[in-house]
Amino acid sequence: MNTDNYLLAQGPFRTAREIILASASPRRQMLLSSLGLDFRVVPADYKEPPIRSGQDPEHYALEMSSEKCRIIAEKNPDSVVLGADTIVVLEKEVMGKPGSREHALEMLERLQGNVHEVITGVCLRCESWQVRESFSVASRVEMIPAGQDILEAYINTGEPRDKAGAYAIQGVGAFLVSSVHGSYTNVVGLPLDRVTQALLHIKAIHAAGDNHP
Ligand SMILES: Cc1cn([C@H]2C[C@H](O)[C@@H](COP(=O)(O)OP(=O)(O)OP(=O)(O)O)O2)c(=O)[nH]c1=O
Repeated sequence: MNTDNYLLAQGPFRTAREIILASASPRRQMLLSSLGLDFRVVPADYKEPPIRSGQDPEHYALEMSSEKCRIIAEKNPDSVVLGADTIVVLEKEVMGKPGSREHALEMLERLQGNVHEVITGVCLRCESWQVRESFSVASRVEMIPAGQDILEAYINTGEPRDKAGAYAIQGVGAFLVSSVHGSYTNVVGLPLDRVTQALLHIKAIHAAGDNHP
């Protein structure tokens, strides 16, 4: 453990209640761990419905994160539950995870040589503390024009399969990204700057721990 992690492990972001990450995403687990937090992973069994016609993408990401959070928070009323949802948005069209190789290629062909937004909706809830915080963060990502052969070779790595927009900025897919404007961790799946602010806010309100239910 390096000095920075040691200092974080002392717990500036810890709350008096257990934290549950309501997500199966290994990226979110890795990002939350980097804050020196102890938490339990309890993914919400929730099949995300497609966006409703006319619904704003940001509202959609917020709604999905709130649903994942609600399902776990209602079963664990004394825990601080964190749910999140990451989507890729190109010209108002939402891209979730690709359903097939062909779908991944279709997404990447549209994203290459263009600028898109990555939006993550985040929800934090503690039922018995009556805490509910929700926010969304948008980052702009610019991709190089890569060409079909290269995109197909990238899809062969298997990486795009479980990623919104069919790429991972933190993995092999980094070569596709020419610039990011805004939070990098937001693109990976959890905007750590805003998440830590929210945890500190919850901690400040409940500074005396369980004496203030
Ligand atoms: C754009 C992008 C997305 N992603 C990932 C983050 C998310 O795990 C995934 C988007 O899917 P989500 O539905 O947000 O999350 P998930 O299904 O992985 O997990 P859960 O619903 O249980 O919380 O895409 C990357 O890892 N890197 C990237 O560059």
